[in-house]
Amino acid sequence: MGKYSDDSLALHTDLYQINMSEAYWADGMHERKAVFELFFRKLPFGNGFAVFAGLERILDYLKGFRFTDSDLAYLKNEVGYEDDFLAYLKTVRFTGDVYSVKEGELVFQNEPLIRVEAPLVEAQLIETALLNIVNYQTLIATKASRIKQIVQDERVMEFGTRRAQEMDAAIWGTRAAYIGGLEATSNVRAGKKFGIPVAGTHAHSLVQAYKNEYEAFHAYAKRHRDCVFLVDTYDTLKSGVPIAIQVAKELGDKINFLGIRLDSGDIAFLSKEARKMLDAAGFTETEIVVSNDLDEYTILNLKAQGARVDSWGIGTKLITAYDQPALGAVYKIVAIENEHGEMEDTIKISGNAEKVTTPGLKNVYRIIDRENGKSEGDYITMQDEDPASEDHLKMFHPIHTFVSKFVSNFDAVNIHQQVIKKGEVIYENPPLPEIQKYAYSNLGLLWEEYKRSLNPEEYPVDLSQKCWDNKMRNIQEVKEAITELKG
Ligand SMILES: Nc1ncnc2c1ncn2[C@@H]1O[C@H](COP(=O)(O)OP(=O)(O)OP(=O)(O)O)[C@@H](O)[C@H]1O
Ligand SMILES: O=P(O)(O)OC[C@H]1O[C@H](OP(=O)(O)OP(=O)(O)O)[C@H](O)[C@@H]1O
Ligand SMILES: O=C(O)c1cccnc1
Repeated sequence: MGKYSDDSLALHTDLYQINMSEAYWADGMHERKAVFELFFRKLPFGNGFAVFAGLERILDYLKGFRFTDSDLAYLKNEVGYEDDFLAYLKTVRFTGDVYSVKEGELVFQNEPLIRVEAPLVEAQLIETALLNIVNYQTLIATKASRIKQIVQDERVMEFGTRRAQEMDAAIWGTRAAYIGGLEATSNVRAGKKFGIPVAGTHAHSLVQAYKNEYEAFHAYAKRHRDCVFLVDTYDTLKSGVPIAIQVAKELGDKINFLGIRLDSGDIAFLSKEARKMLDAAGFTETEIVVSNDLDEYTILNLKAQGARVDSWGIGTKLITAYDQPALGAVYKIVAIENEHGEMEDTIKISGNAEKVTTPGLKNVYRIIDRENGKSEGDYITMQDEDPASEDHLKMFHPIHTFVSKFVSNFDAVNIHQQVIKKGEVIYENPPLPEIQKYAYSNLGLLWEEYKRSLNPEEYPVDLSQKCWDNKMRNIQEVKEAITELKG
Protein backbone atom coordinates (compact mmCIF):
# COMPACT_ATOMS: atom_id res chain seq x y z
CA MET A 1 0.00 0.00 0.00
CA GLY A 2 2.94 2.33 -0.09
CA LYS A 3 4.29 4.38 2.75
CA TYR A 4 0.97 5.81 3.97
CA SER A 5 -0.48 2.71 5.48
CA ASP A 6 -4.17 3.25 6.17
CA ASP A 7 -6.93 4.14 3.77
CA SER A 8 -9.15 6.58 5.63
CA LEU A 9 -12.08 8.01 3.74
CA ALA A 10 -11.45 11.62 4.82
CA LEU A 11 -9.13 11.98 1.82
CA HIS A 12 -11.82 10.57 -0.47
CA THR A 13 -12.40 14.13 -1.59
CA ASP A 14 -11.23 16.50 -4.28
CA LEU A 15 -8.13 18.53 -3.56
CA TYR A 16 -10.06 21.73 -4.07
CA GLN A 17 -12.24 20.98 -1.05
CA ILE A 18 -9.14 20.98 1.16
CA ASN A 19 -7.79 24.08 -0.53
CA MET A 20 -11.05 25.93 0.06
CA SER A 21 -11.09 24.68 3.63
CA GLU A 22 -7.65 26.16 4.17
CA ALA A 23 -8.87 29.51 2.90
CA TYR A 24 -11.95 29.42 5.19
CA TRP A 25 -9.80 28.45 8.15
CA ALA A 26 -7.16 31.09 7.55
CA ASP A 27 -9.90 33.69 7.28
CA GLY A 28 -11.76 32.56 10.40
CA MET A 29 -14.80 31.52 8.29
CA HIS A 30 -14.50 27.82 8.91
CA GLU A 31 -16.93 27.60 11.83
CA ARG A 32 -19.68 29.63 10.18
CA LYS A 33 -22.77 27.52 9.80
CA ALA A 34 -23.48 26.62 6.19
CA VAL A 35 -26.38 24.83 4.53
CA PHE A 36 -25.81 22.66 1.49
CA GLU A 37 -28.37 20.68 -0.51
CA LEU A 38 -27.77 17.60 -2.62
CA PHE A 39 -30.07 17.15 -5.63
CA PHE A 40 -30.10 16.10 -9.27
CA ARG A 41 -31.55 18.10 -12.12
CA LYS A 42 -32.70 15.42 -14.52
CA LEU A 43 -34.16 12.00 -13.92
CA PRO A 44 -32.02 9.16 -15.28
CA PHE A 45 -32.91 6.71 -18.10
CA GLY A 46 -35.85 8.93 -19.11
CA ASN A 47 -37.62 7.47 -16.07
CA GLY A 48 -40.43 9.28 -14.26
CA PHE A 49 -38.88 8.87 -10.81
CA ALA A 50 -35.66 7.81 -9.11
CA VAL A 51 -35.20 5.50 -6.13
CA PHE A 52 -32.95 7.01 -3.48
CA ALA A 53 -30.10 4.87 -2.14
CA GLY A 54 -26.81 5.60 -0.40
CA LEU A 55 -27.78 6.77 3.07
CA GLU A 56 -26.35 3.75 4.89
CA ARG A 57 -22.87 4.36 3.57
CA ILE A 58 -23.13 8.11 4.11
CA LEU A 59 -23.98 7.63 7.77
CA ASP A 60 -20.99 5.34 8.22
CA TYR A 61 -18.72 7.74 6.40
CA LEU A 62 -19.78 10.76 8.44
CA LYS A 63 -19.61 8.87 11.71
CA GLY A 64 -16.01 7.90 11.07
CA PHE A 65 -14.88 11.16 9.46
CA ARG A 66 -11.41 12.15 10.63
CA PHE A 67 -8.00 12.67 9.10
CA THR A 68 -5.61 9.98 10.29
CA ASP A 69 -1.96 10.51 11.02
CA SER A 70 -0.98 9.05 7.69
CA ASP A 71 -3.51 11.32 5.89
CA LEU A 72 -1.91 14.31 7.57
CA ALA A 73 1.61 13.06 6.83
CA TYR A 74 0.65 12.64 3.18
CA LEU A 75 -0.89 16.13 3.02
CA LYS A 76 2.26 17.57 4.56
CA ASN A 77 4.92 15.66 2.66
CA GLU A 78 3.37 15.22 -0.76
CA VAL A 79 0.95 18.13 -1.11
CA GLY A 80 2.75 20.69 1.01
CA TYR A 81 0.18 22.01 3.48
CA GLU A 82 1.58 23.84 6.46
CA ASP A 83 1.67 22.53 10.01
CA ASP A 84 -0.78 25.02 11.49
CA PHE A 85 -3.51 24.08 9.02
CA LEU A 86 -2.73 20.37 9.43
CA ALA A 87 -2.99 20.72 13.20
CA TYR A 88 -6.48 22.13 12.64
CA LEU A 89 -7.44 19.38 10.18
CA LYS A 90 -6.45 16.82 12.78
CA THR A 91 -9.26 18.12 15.01
CA VAL A 92 -11.96 18.12 12.34
CA ARG A 93 -14.90 15.76 12.88
CA PHE A 94 -18.36 15.94 11.44
CA THR A 95 -20.38 17.85 14.06
CA GLY A 96 -23.29 19.07 11.98
CA ASP A 97 -26.91 18.13 11.32
CA VAL A 98 -28.03 16.07 8.34
CA TYR A 99 -31.55 15.69 6.99
CA SER A 100 -32.17 13.06 4.37
CA VAL A 101 -34.89 11.20 2.54
CA LYS A 102 -35.02 7.51 3.41
CA GLU A 103 -33.45 4.85 1.25
CA GLY A 104 -36.15 3.52 -1.05
CA GLU A 105 -37.88 6.92 -1.22
CA LEU A 106 -39.04 7.93 -4.68
CA VAL A 107 -37.31 11.18 -5.52
CA PHE A 108 -37.48 13.68 -8.35
CA GLN A 109 -35.61 16.40 -10.21
CA ASN A 110 -34.56 19.60 -8.44
CA GLU A 111 -35.56 18.64 -4.92
CA PRO A 112 -33.06 18.31 -2.09
CA LEU A 113 -32.43 14.67 -1.23
CA ILE A 114 -30.03 15.54 1.57
CA ARG A 115 -29.57 18.77 3.49
CA VAL A 116 -26.37 19.33 5.45
CA GLU A 117 -26.23 22.06 8.11
CA ALA A 118 -22.72 22.20 9.48
CA PRO A 119 -19.68 24.37 10.05
CA LEU A 120 -18.57 25.48 6.59
CA VAL A 121 -15.37 23.43 6.46
CA GLU A 122 -17.12 20.21 7.45
CA ALA A 123 -19.96 20.68 4.97
CA GLN A 124 -17.42 21.45 2.25
CA LEU A 125 -15.02 18.57 2.86
CA ILE A 126 -17.77 15.92 2.62
CA GLU A 127 -19.23 17.09 -0.70
CA THR A 128 -17.29 14.77 -2.95
CA ALA A 129 -17.95 11.59 -1.01
CA LEU A 130 -21.66 12.31 -0.59
CA LEU A 131 -22.06 12.90 -4.31
CA ASN A 132 -19.95 9.88 -5.16
CA ILE A 133 -22.16 7.64 -3.02
CA VAL A 134 -25.59 9.01 -3.96
CA ASN A 135 -24.86 9.45 -7.65
CA TYR A 136 -24.00 5.80 -8.10
CA GLN A 137 -26.31 4.06 -5.69
CA THR A 138 -29.41 6.05 -6.66
CA LEU A 139 -28.66 5.43 -10.32
CA ILE A 140 -28.45 1.67 -9.84
CA ALA A 141 -31.50 1.47 -7.58
CA THR A 142 -33.45 3.35 -10.25
CA LYS A 143 -32.24 1.13 -13.07
CA ALA A 144 -33.14 -1.95 -11.02
CA SER A 145 -36.59 -0.55 -10.36
CA ARG A 146 -37.13 -0.02 -14.10
CA ILE A 147 -36.09 -3.59 -14.79
CA LYS A 148 -38.30 -4.99 -12.03
CA GLN A 149 -41.29 -3.02 -13.29
CA ILE A 150 -40.96 -4.65 -16.70
CA VAL A 151 -40.28 -8.12 -15.31
CA GLN A 152 -43.14 -7.89 -12.80
CA ASP A 153 -43.75 -11.26 -11.14
CA GLU A 154 -40.76 -13.30 -12.21
CA ARG A 155 -37.52 -13.44 -10.28
CA VAL A 156 -34.60 -11.14 -11.14
CA MET A 157 -31.04 -11.87 -10.03
CA GLU A 158 -28.10 -9.50 -10.05
CA PHE A 159 -25.18 -11.11 -11.95
CA GLY A 160 -22.97 -8.08 -12.64
CA THR A 161 -19.96 -8.21 -10.32
CA ARG A 162 -17.48 -9.28 -13.00
CA ARG A 163 -18.47 -6.33 -15.20
CA ALA A 164 -18.87 -3.67 -12.49
CA GLN A 165 -16.56 -0.65 -12.31
CA GLU A 166 -14.39 -2.34 -9.65
CA MET A 167 -15.19 -3.93 -6.32
CA ASP A 168 -16.94 -1.13 -4.44
CA ALA A 169 -19.34 -0.68 -7.31
CA ALA A 170 -20.16 -4.37 -7.35
CA ILE A 171 -20.91 -4.46 -3.63
CA TRP A 172 -22.81 -1.21 -3.20
CA GLY A 173 -24.39 -1.53 -6.63
CA THR A 174 -25.77 -4.91 -5.66
CA ARG A 175 -27.23 -3.45 -2.50
CA ALA A 176 -28.80 -0.61 -4.49
CA ALA A 177 -30.16 -3.09 -7.05
CA TYR A 178 -31.79 -5.01 -4.24
CA ILE A 179 -33.41 -1.81 -2.94
CA GLY A 180 -34.73 -1.21 -6.46
CA GLY A 181 -36.46 -4.59 -6.44
CA LEU A 182 -34.11 -7.40 -7.43
CA GLU A 183 -34.58 -10.63 -5.54
CA ALA A 184 -31.07 -12.03 -5.26
CA THR A 185 -27.42 -11.59 -6.14
CA SER A 186 -24.65 -13.87 -7.31
CA ASN A 187 -22.16 -11.84 -5.22
CA VAL A 188 -21.49 -13.88 -2.12
CA ARG A 189 -19.74 -11.06 -0.28
CA ALA A 190 -22.80 -8.85 -0.74
CA GLY A 191 -24.85 -11.72 0.65
CA LYS A 192 -22.66 -11.89 3.73
CA LYS A 193 -22.32 -8.15 4.20
CA PHE A 194 -25.94 -7.13 3.66
CA GLY A 195 -27.98 -10.31 4.03
CA ILE A 196 -29.12 -10.23 0.40
CA PRO A 197 -30.23 -13.71 -0.76
CA VAL A 198 -27.52 -15.32 -2.91
CA ALA A 199 -28.31 -17.41 -5.96
CA GLY A 200 -26.61 -18.85 -8.99
CA THR A 201 -26.18 -21.59 -11.54
CA HIS A 202 -22.86 -22.62 -13.09
CA ALA A 203 -20.64 -21.37 -15.90
CA HIS A 204 -19.64 -22.78 -19.29
CA SER A 205 -16.26 -23.61 -17.78
CA LEU A 206 -17.82 -26.50 -15.84
CA VAL A 207 -18.99 -28.12 -19.04
CA GLN A 208 -15.77 -27.27 -20.87
CA ALA A 209 -13.66 -28.70 -18.05
CA TYR A 210 -15.44 -32.06 -18.33
CA LYS A 211 -15.64 -31.67 -22.10
CA ASN A 212 -19.24 -32.89 -22.10
CA GLU A 213 -22.51 -31.89 -20.51
CA TYR A 214 -23.45 -35.35 -19.22
CA GLU A 215 -20.41 -35.68 -16.97
CA ALA A 216 -20.46 -32.03 -15.97
CA PHE A 217 -24.10 -32.09 -14.86
CA HIS A 218 -23.54 -35.36 -12.95
CA ALA A 219 -20.45 -33.95 -11.23
CA TYR A 220 -22.37 -30.85 -10.19
CA ALA A 221 -25.33 -32.90 -8.98
CA LYS A 222 -23.11 -35.08 -6.79
CA ARG A 223 -22.51 -32.15 -4.46
CA HIS A 224 -25.56 -29.96 -5.08
CA ARG A 225 -29.09 -31.09 -4.48
CA ASP A 226 -30.56 -27.96 -6.11
CA CYS A 227 -29.53 -27.99 -9.76
CA VAL A 228 -29.85 -25.41 -12.53
CA PHE A 229 -27.94 -26.67 -15.56
CA LEU A 230 -26.47 -24.30 -18.16
CA VAL A 231 -27.54 -25.80 -21.47
CA ASP A 232 -26.04 -23.63 -24.21
CA THR A 233 -22.37 -24.63 -24.28
CA TYR A 234 -22.62 -26.73 -27.47
CA ASP A 235 -26.12 -26.89 -28.84
CA THR A 236 -29.04 -25.89 -26.65
CA LEU A 237 -31.84 -27.95 -28.16
CA LYS A 238 -29.89 -30.90 -29.56
CA SER A 239 -27.58 -31.47 -26.63
CA GLY A 240 -27.94 -29.16 -23.58
CA VAL A 241 -31.65 -29.53 -22.82
CA PRO A 242 -31.91 -33.27 -23.66
CA ILE A 243 -28.86 -34.10 -21.54
CA ALA A 244 -30.13 -32.01 -18.62
CA ILE A 245 -33.41 -33.95 -18.81
CA GLN A 246 -31.55 -37.27 -19.07
CA VAL A 247 -29.40 -36.50 -16.00
CA ALA A 248 -32.43 -35.33 -14.02
CA LYS A 249 -34.30 -38.54 -14.87
CA GLU A 250 -31.32 -40.69 -13.91
CA LEU A 251 -30.94 -38.95 -10.56
CA GLY A 252 -34.67 -38.76 -9.78
CA ASP A 253 -35.31 -37.72 -6.18
CA LYS A 254 -31.61 -37.33 -5.46
CA ILE A 255 -31.73 -33.82 -6.91
CA ASN A 256 -34.16 -30.94 -7.26
CA PHE A 257 -34.08 -30.21 -10.98
CA LEU A 258 -34.87 -26.54 -10.42
CA GLY A 259 -34.00 -25.20 -13.81
CA ILE A 260 -31.97 -24.76 -16.93
CA ARG A 261 -30.15 -21.58 -17.97
CA LEU A 262 -29.95 -20.12 -21.47
CA ASP A 263 -27.14 -17.64 -22.09
CA SER A 264 -26.97 -17.18 -25.86
CA GLY A 265 -28.93 -17.48 -29.05
CA ASP A 266 -32.54 -16.52 -29.64
CA ILE A 267 -33.91 -16.49 -26.11
CA ALA A 268 -37.54 -16.25 -27.22
CA PHE A 269 -37.33 -19.23 -29.54
CA LEU A 270 -35.07 -21.34 -27.35
CA SER A 271 -37.08 -20.75 -24.18
CA LYS A 272 -40.31 -21.78 -25.91
CA GLU A 273 -38.74 -24.92 -27.35
CA ALA A 274 -37.01 -25.79 -24.09
CA ARG A 275 -40.29 -25.31 -22.21
CA LYS A 276 -41.98 -27.83 -24.52
CA MET A 277 -39.17 -30.33 -24.03
CA LEU A 278 -39.18 -29.98 -20.24
CA ASP A 279 -42.99 -30.26 -20.07
CA ALA A 280 -43.02 -33.28 -22.35
CA ALA A 281 -40.50 -34.96 -20.06
CA GLY A 282 -42.73 -34.25 -17.05
CA PHE A 283 -40.57 -31.46 -15.63
CA THR A 284 -43.32 -28.87 -15.65
CA GLU A 285 -42.02 -27.18 -12.51
CA THR A 286 -38.45 -26.92 -13.76
CA GLU A 287 -37.82 -23.27 -14.49
CA ILE A 288 -36.06 -21.45 -17.31
CA VAL A 289 -33.41 -18.94 -16.29
CA VAL A 290 -31.98 -16.60 -18.91
CA SER A 291 -29.04 -14.22 -19.10
CA ASN A 292 -26.98 -12.46 -21.80
CA ASP A 293 -26.75 -8.69 -21.89
CA LEU A 294 -30.31 -8.18 -20.74
CA ASP A 295 -31.95 -4.95 -19.70
CA GLU A 296 -35.51 -3.64 -19.47
CA TYR A 297 -35.71 -3.13 -23.24
CA THR A 298 -34.65 -6.66 -24.22
CA ILE A 299 -36.83 -8.11 -21.49
CA LEU A 300 -39.87 -6.19 -22.71
CA ASN A 301 -39.18 -7.35 -26.25
CA LEU A 302 -38.67 -10.95 -25.19
CA LYS A 303 -41.93 -10.86 -23.28
CA ALA A 304 -43.67 -9.48 -26.36
CA GLN A 305 -42.32 -12.46 -28.30
CA GLY A 306 -43.84 -14.82 -25.75
CA ALA A 307 -40.52 -15.99 -24.27
CA ARG A 308 -41.09 -18.57 -21.54
CA VAL A 309 -38.81 -17.24 -18.84
CA ASP A 310 -39.17 -17.74 -15.08
CA SER A 311 -36.03 -16.04 -13.88
CA TRP A 312 -33.81 -13.30 -15.30
CA GLY A 313 -30.09 -12.84 -14.57
CA ILE A 314 -28.94 -9.27 -15.19
CA GLY A 315 -25.31 -8.23 -15.21
CA THR A 316 -23.49 -5.59 -17.25
CA LYS A 317 -26.34 -3.32 -18.19
CA LEU A 318 -27.59 -2.93 -14.65
CA ILE A 319 -24.42 -2.71 -12.59
CA THR A 320 -22.74 -0.26 -14.98
CA ALA A 321 -25.92 1.75 -15.63
CA TYR A 322 -24.96 1.11 -19.23
CA ASP A 323 -27.30 3.54 -20.98
CA GLN A 324 -26.72 6.40 -18.52
CA PRO A 325 -23.56 6.07 -16.51
CA ALA A 326 -24.02 9.17 -14.30
CA LEU A 327 -26.92 10.68 -12.40
CA GLY A 328 -25.41 14.15 -12.29
CA ALA A 329 -26.41 15.02 -8.74
CA VAL A 330 -24.89 18.23 -7.37
CA TYR A 331 -24.30 19.72 -3.90
CA LYS A 332 -24.97 23.41 -3.62
CA ILE A 333 -24.66 25.93 -0.81
CA VAL A 334 -27.97 27.68 -0.15
CA ALA A 335 -27.31 29.62 3.05
CA ILE A 336 -24.42 30.78 5.22
CA GLU A 337 -24.11 32.46 8.58
CA ASN A 338 -22.96 36.07 8.41
CA GLU A 339 -20.58 37.79 10.83
CA HIS A 340 -23.53 38.66 13.12
CA GLY A 341 -24.57 35.04 13.48
CA GLU A 342 -27.59 35.37 11.16
CA MET A 343 -28.27 32.98 8.29
CA GLU A 344 -28.18 34.57 4.84
CA ASP A 345 -29.27 33.10 1.54
CA THR A 346 -26.79 32.35 -1.21
CA ILE A 347 -27.59 31.83 -4.88
CA LYS A 348 -25.80 30.63 -8.00
CA ILE A 349 -27.00 32.39 -11.12
CA SER A 350 -26.90 30.80 -14.54
CA GLY A 351 -27.99 31.77 -18.02
CA ASN A 352 -29.88 28.50 -17.97
CA ALA A 353 -32.97 29.07 -15.77
CA GLU A 354 -32.96 25.45 -14.66
CA LYS A 355 -29.48 25.81 -13.22
CA VAL A 356 -30.21 28.81 -10.98
CA THR A 357 -30.14 27.44 -7.42
CA THR A 358 -33.05 27.94 -5.03
CA PRO A 359 -31.70 29.83 -2.01
CA GLY A 360 -32.48 29.49 1.66
CA LEU A 361 -33.44 26.92 4.26
CA LYS A 362 -36.25 24.84 2.83
CA ASN A 363 -38.40 21.75 3.33
CA VAL A 364 -39.86 19.35 0.79
CA TYR A 365 -43.40 18.08 1.25
CA ARG A 366 -45.08 15.31 -0.68
CA ILE A 367 -48.65 16.45 -1.27
CA ILE A 368 -50.94 13.44 -1.06
CA ASP A 369 -54.59 13.57 -2.04
CA ARG A 370 -56.61 12.22 0.89
CA GLU A 371 -59.35 10.84 -1.36
CA ASN A 372 -57.32 8.67 -3.69
CA GLY A 373 -54.04 8.32 -1.78
CA LYS A 374 -52.05 9.51 -4.81
CA SER A 375 -49.33 12.09 -4.78
CA GLU A 376 -50.14 15.41 -6.47
CA GLY A 377 -46.49 16.39 -6.57
CA ASP A 378 -43.74 17.65 -4.29
CA TYR A 379 -43.85 21.12 -2.81
CA ILE A 380 -40.74 22.97 -1.69
CA THR A 381 -41.32 25.59 1.00
CA MET A 382 -39.23 27.95 3.07
CA GLN A 383 -38.50 26.40 6.43
CA ASP A 384 -40.98 28.53 8.36
CA GLU A 385 -43.94 27.50 6.18
CA ASP A 386 -46.37 24.76 7.12
CA PRO A 387 -48.39 23.57 4.12
CA ALA A 388 -50.28 21.11 6.35
CA SER A 389 -52.03 24.09 7.96
CA GLU A 390 -53.29 25.40 4.61
CA ASP A 391 -56.75 24.56 3.22
CA HIS A 392 -55.58 24.63 -0.34
CA LEU A 393 -52.28 25.03 -2.11
CA LYS A 394 -51.45 26.64 -5.39
CA MET A 395 -48.89 24.43 -7.07
CA PHE A 396 -47.13 25.92 -10.06
CA HIS A 397 -44.20 24.91 -12.26
CA PRO A 398 -41.05 26.70 -11.04
CA ILE A 399 -39.95 27.71 -14.55
CA HIS A 400 -43.18 27.65 -16.58
CA THR A 401 -45.17 29.37 -13.86
CA PHE A 402 -48.43 29.49 -15.86
CA VAL A 403 -48.67 25.70 -15.46
CA SER A 404 -50.49 25.53 -12.15
CA LYS A 405 -53.18 23.79 -10.16
CA PHE A 406 -54.98 24.17 -6.83
CA VAL A 407 -54.93 21.26 -4.42
CA SER A 408 -57.20 20.80 -1.43
CA ASN A 409 -57.97 17.93 0.97
CA PHE A 410 -54.38 16.80 1.07
CA ASP A 411 -51.77 15.53 3.48
CA ALA A 412 -48.40 17.28 3.33
CA VAL A 413 -45.66 14.84 4.30
CA ASN A 414 -42.20 16.19 4.96
CA ILE A 415 -40.01 13.70 3.06
CA HIS A 416 -36.87 14.45 5.06
CA GLN A 417 -35.95 13.32 8.48
CA GLN A 418 -33.05 14.23 10.64
CA VAL A 419 -30.48 11.45 10.52
CA ILE A 420 -27.54 13.17 12.21
CA LYS A 421 -27.79 15.64 15.09
CA LYS A 422 -24.68 17.50 16.19
CA GLY A 423 -22.53 14.82 14.60
CA GLU A 424 -24.37 11.89 16.24
CA VAL A 425 -26.24 9.43 14.05
CA ILE A 426 -29.80 9.43 15.40
CA TYR A 427 -31.44 7.39 12.65
CA GLU A 428 -31.45 3.65 12.42
CA ASN A 429 -31.63 2.45 8.84
CA PRO A 430 -34.30 -0.28 8.55
CA PRO A 431 -33.29 -3.81 7.54
CA LEU A 432 -32.68 -4.07 3.80
CA PRO A 433 -35.81 -6.12 2.96
CA GLU A 434 -37.89 -3.37 4.59
CA ILE A 435 -36.17 -0.72 2.50
CA GLN A 436 -36.99 -2.75 -0.60
CA LYS A 437 -40.63 -3.06 0.49
CA TYR A 438 -40.75 0.66 1.21
CA ALA A 439 -39.52 1.43 -2.31
CA TYR A 440 -42.10 -0.91 -3.79
CA SER A 441 -44.98 0.39 -1.70
CA ASN A 442 -44.05 3.97 -2.60
CA LEU A 443 -44.82 3.18 -6.21
CA GLY A 444 -48.47 2.98 -5.16
CA LEU A 445 -48.38 6.74 -4.49
CA LEU A 446 -47.73 7.53 -8.13
CA TRP A 447 -50.27 7.73 -10.92
CA GLU A 448 -49.49 5.34 -13.77
CA GLU A 449 -48.46 8.17 -16.10
CA TYR A 450 -45.40 8.91 -13.93
CA LYS A 451 -44.40 5.25 -13.78
CA ARG A 452 -44.37 4.16 -17.41
CA SER A 453 -40.83 3.44 -18.52
CA LEU A 454 -41.17 5.24 -21.86
CA ASN A 455 -41.95 8.98 -22.03
CA PRO A 456 -43.50 9.34 -18.59
CA GLU A 457 -45.27 12.56 -17.61
CA GLU A 458 -43.15 15.00 -15.61
CA TYR A 459 -43.97 14.70 -11.91
CA PRO A 460 -44.49 18.19 -10.44
CA VAL A 461 -41.78 19.49 -8.13
CA ASP A 462 -43.00 22.98 -7.32
CA LEU A 463 -41.91 25.92 -5.21
CA SER A 464 -44.25 27.60 -2.76
CA GLN A 465 -45.07 31.22 -3.63
CA LYS A 466 -42.85 32.35 -0.75
CA CYS A 467 -39.96 30.20 -1.92
CA TRP A 468 -40.35 31.42 -5.48
CA ASP A 469 -40.57 35.08 -4.36
CA ASN A 470 -37.46 34.58 -2.24
CA LYS A 471 -35.59 33.16 -5.22
CA MET A 472 -36.65 36.08 -7.42
CA ARG A 473 -35.57 38.56 -4.72
CA ASN A 474 -32.16 36.92 -4.51
CA ILE A 475 -31.75 37.02 -8.27
CA GLN A 476 -32.73 40.69 -8.26
CA GLU A 477 -30.24 41.49 -5.50
CA VAL A 478 -27.39 39.86 -7.40
CA LYS A 479 -28.36 41.73 -10.56
CA GLU A 480 -28.45 45.03 -8.72
CA ALA A 481 -25.08 44.37 -7.12
CA ILE A 482 -23.59 43.66 -10.53
CA THR A 483 -25.13 46.83 -11.98
CA GLU A 484 -23.65 48.85 -9.11
CA LEU A 485 -20.25 47.32 -9.77
CA LYS A 486 -20.47 48.23 -13.45
CA GLY A 487 -21.70 51.73 -12.62
N1 LIG B 1 -35.45 -13.20 -29.35
C1 LIG B 1 -34.70 -12.16 -29.05
N2 LIG B 1 -35.14 -10.92 -29.29
C2 LIG B 1 -34.40 -9.85 -29.01
N3 LIG B 1 -33.19 -9.92 -28.47
C3 LIG B 1 -32.69 -11.12 -28.17
C4 LIG B 1 -33.42 -12.29 -28.44
N4 LIG B 1 -32.67 -13.34 -28.06
C5 LIG B 1 -31.52 -12.85 -27.56
N5 LIG B 1 -31.53 -11.51 -27.61
C6 LIG B 1 -30.50 -10.56 -27.16
O1 LIG B 1 -29.67 -10.29 -28.26
C7 LIG B 1 -28.33 -9.97 -27.85
C8 LIG B 1 -27.30 -10.77 -28.62
O2 LIG B 1 -27.65 -12.14 -28.64
P1 LIG B 1 -26.70 -13.20 -29.29
O3 LIG B 1 -27.40 -14.48 -29.38
O4 LIG B 1 -26.07 -12.64 -30.52
O5 LIG B 1 -25.68 -13.29 -28.14
P2 LIG B 1 -24.28 -13.88 -28.24
O6 LIG B 1 -23.73 -13.80 -26.85
O7 LIG B 1 -23.55 -13.19 -29.33
O8 LIG B 1 -24.60 -15.37 -28.63
P3 LIG B 1 -23.57 -16.45 -29.02
O9 LIG B 1 -22.91 -16.82 -27.71
O10 LIG B 1 -24.43 -17.53 -29.59
O11 LIG B 1 -22.65 -15.83 -30.03
C9 LIG B 1 -28.32 -10.23 -26.35
O12 LIG B 1 -28.47 -8.99 -25.68
C10 LIG B 1 -29.55 -11.08 -26.11
O13 LIG B 1 -30.09 -10.89 -24.81
O1 LIG C 1 -24.63 -10.77 -19.73
P1 LIG C 1 -24.68 -10.03 -18.46
O2 LIG C 1 -25.99 -9.32 -18.27
O3 LIG C 1 -23.50 -9.17 -18.25
O4 LIG C 1 -24.71 -11.13 -17.25
C1 LIG C 1 -23.59 -11.75 -16.72
C2 LIG C 1 -22.95 -12.68 -17.71
O5 LIG C 1 -21.83 -13.22 -17.09
C3 LIG C 1 -21.68 -14.54 -17.52
O6 LIG C 1 -21.05 -14.59 -18.75
P2 LIG C 1 -19.50 -14.83 -18.93
O7 LIG C 1 -19.28 -14.92 -20.39
O8 LIG C 1 -18.68 -13.84 -18.18
O9 LIG C 1 -19.22 -16.25 -18.25
P3 LIG C 1 -19.91 -17.64 -18.51
O10 LIG C 1 -18.83 -18.51 -18.97
O11 LIG C 1 -20.44 -18.03 -17.18
O12 LIG C 1 -20.97 -17.44 -19.50
C4 LIG C 1 -23.12 -15.01 -17.64
O13 LIG C 1 -23.21 -16.12 -18.45
C5 LIG C 1 -23.85 -13.82 -18.16
O14 LIG C 1 -23.97 -13.85 -19.54
O1 LIG D 1 -24.88 -17.98 -11.39
C1 LIG D 1 -24.85 -17.63 -12.56
O2 LIG D 1 -25.47 -18.23 -13.45
C2 LIG D 1 -24.06 -16.42 -12.95
C3 LIG D 1 -23.38 -15.69 -12.04
C4 LIG D 1 -22.66 -14.59 -12.43
C5 LIG D 1 -22.63 -14.22 -13.72
N1 LIG D 1 -23.30 -14.93 -14.62
C6 LIG D 1 -24.01 -16.01 -14.25
